[in-house]
Amino acid sequence: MSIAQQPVPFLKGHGTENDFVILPDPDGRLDLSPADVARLCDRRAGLGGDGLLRVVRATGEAAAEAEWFMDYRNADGSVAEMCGNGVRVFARYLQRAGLAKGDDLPIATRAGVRRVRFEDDGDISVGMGVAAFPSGPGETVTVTVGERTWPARHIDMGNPHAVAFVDDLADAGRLFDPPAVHPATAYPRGTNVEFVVDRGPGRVALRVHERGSGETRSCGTGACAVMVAAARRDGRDPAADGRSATYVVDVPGGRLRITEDTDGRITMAGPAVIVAEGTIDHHWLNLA
Ligand SMILES: N[C@@H](CCC[C@H](N)C(=O)O)C(=O)O
Repeated sequence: MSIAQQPVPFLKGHGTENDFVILPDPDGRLDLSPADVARLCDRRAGLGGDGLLRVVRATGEAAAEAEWFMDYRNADGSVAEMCGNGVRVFARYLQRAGLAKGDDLPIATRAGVRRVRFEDDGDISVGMGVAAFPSGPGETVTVTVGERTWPARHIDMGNPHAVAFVDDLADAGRLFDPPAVHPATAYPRGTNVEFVVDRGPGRVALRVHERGSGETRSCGTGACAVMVAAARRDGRDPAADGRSATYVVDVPGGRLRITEDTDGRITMAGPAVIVAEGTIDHHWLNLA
């Protein structure tokens, strides 16, 4: 961390209980090392969070499309391309700070620009882009926890996912360690793993083990990957059959509504809440 001379402002927020430390840094003065991020996200010695959102002005090509860049980091300090719950919380912060102009807002991320919309019901929706199938549309990988192995779909939502349908969410066990994925070469930078059960037509529930954060209460990109995996399993492909598909995805921390349109574009809607605002003791920050 570059040396802070005075208390550093922060906020804390969550989207379906996927929780984040938010650091407003409009002029890009904070130089956060992975160790700094891990200390801030530590639930005992720091502020606590599944990840960190640094709010900084977009630069370079992205600045032509979006004023703000979501610098997302996982709780262990690693960098990730995209965070679906995080981008809604990021947007909520901008709205609350008076930095969001209008109801529709582009936000730059490492996976490209995502458009968020402030909905009348209080939720925030976000255009999540198109799902990719890096191992091929029909190909599966496998996910192993302990003695159990399941086939899984390899889906990329800007960040990597392995989606496994299971009989019971408890089958995934305690998920203290990252599930093993085979072939590991399919995921050179690691992966997020989702375990999914059916909850009725157009409705599924998940548990997730997030790369760099462990088991969390929700994952927005993961919920989108799950929606696509469920739709394909159910014989639905909106780009091919000309009808959009909507699924409700129950996560341990709430509910997300996800639609895949006939052009393959995915929109996710859900809550985003700011719960606290304060300052970080700069002496503590500078101890790193
Ligand atoms: N919780 C996020 C995903 C955060 C990044 C992920 N852990 C990764 O490393 O790809 C979401 O809501 O999408």
